[in-house]
Amino acid sequence: MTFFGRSDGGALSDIELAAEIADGAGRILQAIRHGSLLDDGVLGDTGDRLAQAWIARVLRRHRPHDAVLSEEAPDSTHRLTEDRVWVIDPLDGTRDYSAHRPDYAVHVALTQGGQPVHSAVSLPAMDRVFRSDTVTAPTGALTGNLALSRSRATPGMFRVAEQLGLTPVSLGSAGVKTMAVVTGQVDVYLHAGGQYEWDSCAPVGVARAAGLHCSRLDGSELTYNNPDPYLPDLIVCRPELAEKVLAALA
Ligand SMILES: Nc1ncnc2c1ncn2[C@@H]1O[C@H](COP(=O)(O)O)[C@@H](OP(=O)(O)O)[C@H]1O
Ligand SMILES: [Mg+2]
Repeated sequence: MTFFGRSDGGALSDIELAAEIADGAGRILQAIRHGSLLDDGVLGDTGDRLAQAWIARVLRRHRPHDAVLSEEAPDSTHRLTEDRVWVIDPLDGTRDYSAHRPDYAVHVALTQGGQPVHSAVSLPAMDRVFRSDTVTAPTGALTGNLALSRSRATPGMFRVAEQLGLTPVSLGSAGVKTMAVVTGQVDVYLHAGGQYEWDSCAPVGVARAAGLHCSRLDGSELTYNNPDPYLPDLIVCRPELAEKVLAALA
């Protein structure tokens, strides 16, 4: 297969492409928010559509034979018989993006066999791109903080935080919350009540590469490229806390 696109004439590897896409889409999203010319739903919708259009074109050019599952594109059963499937969220944290908040992300993962193998998450407002090939484990002391959805945390998740003696921190975007565990700003991210594969795939790919525990709330494995992409709950936490968190959720 021929890959195009690096200025030195070389082929982009899968992880380089994932990181370039996450970074590039993030720059587009930042530019769309330029000068507060757009707001609210119109801003979110514009961001979703333009980031999706650019990512789709880039993937078609650089990986024309790979399948794609994206929040913002029509789904097809074609991906179910493919091994290489990109799982994309062009704009995670749309509500927060629309409110001109910094907590939004772009998720780009290449899955094989239903698991993310190369993943990149950009946090455009923070000018950061996390990659599964370069991410490192959090090293600092535990903070006592637990990240929850800013707008959709369930009462049960607040109860679990209290039971664990952790302070809830409300943030937008699954990618932002997962990267907060990666950077050691919080110890745990919990989500219940609804999410889709694109919300967690690339963040989990990066978090696993950083040595973090990632699973469903019942401790079972997260799998991707399923016929129904609904994947409603998630734990990402420091590995030393996994047993305690799972026990609190049992
Ligand atoms: N109950 C629910 N049902 C479906 N999707 C949900 C959900 N709660 C959160 N999500 C999705 O998970 C992502 C992170 O949410 P949150 O910021 O609340 O943590 C958002 O993705 P999008 O912004 O890509 O739609 C949001 O739509
Ligand atoms: Mg999302």
